[in-house]
Amino acid sequence: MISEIIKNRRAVFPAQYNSQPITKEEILSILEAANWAPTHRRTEPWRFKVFHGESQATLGKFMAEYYKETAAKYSEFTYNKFLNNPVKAGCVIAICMQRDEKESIPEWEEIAATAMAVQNMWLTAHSMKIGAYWSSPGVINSMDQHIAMEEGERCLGLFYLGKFDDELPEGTRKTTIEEKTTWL
Ligand SMILES: Cc1cc2nc3c(=O)[nH]c(=O)nc-3n(C[C@H](O)[C@H](O)[C@H](O)COP(=O)(O)O)c2cc1C
Repeated sequence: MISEIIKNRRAVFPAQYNSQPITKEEILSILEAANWAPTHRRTEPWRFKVFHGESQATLGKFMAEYYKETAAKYSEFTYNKFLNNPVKAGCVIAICMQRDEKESIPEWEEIAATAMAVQNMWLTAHSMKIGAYWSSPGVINSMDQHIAMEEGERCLGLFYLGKFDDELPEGTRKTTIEEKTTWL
C-alpha cells in the first residue's frame, strides 16, 4: 500500500550505507519516477546531475575544500564528513531546478514541483530497499564552481542513495496532522 511506503520511508544517511553498489538501471528507475511529478504549465523544471563512480570522490574533495575555505569555525571532523560521505554512497544526485526562459510561473512553484519529483524518487528508492536522504549544505549554492550549470539553473540539494543492512527506525513527528489542520 502506498500509505505504508509513505510512512515507512526514512532519511537514511551515509553512515548507514553498506558498500553494495547501486546499478545504473536502479538509478534510472528512480529518476524515471521523478519525471512523473506534477508541474504547473508543464515546465518540468527538475534537473539531475548524477555522481556515480569516480565523480563521487571528486565531489567529496570539492565540498571538503569549499568547507575549509569558507567555514567560520573549521573542524576536521566536518571536513572528513564532506570528503567521505559521497564515497560511502552508492551514488549522489544533485537536485537542480531550471527556470523557464519566460519565468512564466513563480519560482516557488518550480521549487515545489522539483521537491515533488524528489519525493517520487525517495519513495521509489525506499520501495527498492535503497536508502536515501536530501542534504542541503551551503555548498549547493556554489555547485557551479564544480559542475556545469545552465543559465537559470539552481542546485537545491544533494540526494544521497545507498543500500543498507539495518532495520530502519520507526518515524517520529513532533505533532499530529490534526494539530496542523484547520477544518472550516
Ligand atoms: C528540503 C530538505 C532538505 C533537507 N536537508 C537535510 C540536511 O541538510 N541534513 C539532514 O541531515 N537532513 C536533511 N533533510 C532530511 C531530514 O532531516 C529528514 O527528512 C527528517 O529528519 C525527517 O526524517 P524522515 O525523513 O526519516 O521521516 C532534508 C529534507 C528536506 C525535505
